[in-house]
Amino acid sequence: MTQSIPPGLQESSDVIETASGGTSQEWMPFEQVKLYTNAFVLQDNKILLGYKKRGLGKDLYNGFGGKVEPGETSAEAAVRELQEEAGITATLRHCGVLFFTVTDIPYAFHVDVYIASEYSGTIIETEEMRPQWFSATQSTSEMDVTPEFLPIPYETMWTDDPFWLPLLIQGRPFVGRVDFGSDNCMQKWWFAEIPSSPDA
Ligand SMILES: Nc1[nH]c(=O)nc2c1ncn2[C@H]1C[C@H](O)[C@@H](COP(=O)(O)OP(=O)(O)OP(=O)(O)O)O1
Repeated sequence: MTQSIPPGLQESSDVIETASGGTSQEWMPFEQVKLYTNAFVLQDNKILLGYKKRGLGKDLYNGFGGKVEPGETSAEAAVRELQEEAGITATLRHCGVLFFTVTDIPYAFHVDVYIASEYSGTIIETEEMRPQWFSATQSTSEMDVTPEFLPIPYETMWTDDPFWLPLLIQGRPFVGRVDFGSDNCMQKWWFAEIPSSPDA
C-alpha cells in the first residue's frame, strides 16, 4: 500500500488506510517543512485537552505542543511544551505523525503526536492554554463510567481531529495528511493506522 501514502509522510510498506477524501487534485506543493509537537495525557479513561487562548488554533481545544526549536529534538520539544503549557512533566510516547499544508502558506506542518499515561506536577492554566479533562470513553455504554467528564469537544477542535484522536486513544499508531483551504476547511485528506509488529 506504499503508493497511497501522500508526499510529506514517510513511505511505509505496512499501513492500513482508515479514511481518505476530498478533491481528486494533486496534493498541495510545499517549499519547506516546519516541525511541531502535540502531546496528550490519557489516564483512567479521561484525556487532558487544553483550550488555546492565543496563536494558531486559538479558541480550539487541542493537545499541548508547539514548534520544535533549533537544537532540540522533537521529543525534547514535546516535553518542554507540555511543561510550558500545562505545568506538568511526563514521559511521552510517540504515537503518530500529521502533515498539514494550508493554501497560501509556503511551508508545511509536520506534527509529531505524543501520548503519556502518567505525569508529575500539578496541572495549571497558563498564558497559552486552559487545561481540562474530558471523558475518553468510546461508546455510549461506557459513558456512565466517568459521568463527571464531558465528551471530547470535537465541535471545538481542528476538523481533522476526529479522524485520528480515536486511534490515539486506543493506542494505535497513525499517520495522516490534510490539505486545508484558506477558509481552514479540509480540501483533501488521508489517514492510516500503522499496525504494531507482533514482537513490539
Ligand atoms: N490541523 C491541526 N490539527 C491539530 O490537531 N493540531 C494542529 C493542527 N495544526 C497545528 N496543530 C497544532 C500543532 C501544535 O501543537 C499547535 C501549534 O503550535 P503553536 O503555534 O502554539 O506553537 P508555539 O507554541 O511554538 O507558538 P508560540 O508559542 O506562539 O511561539 O497546533
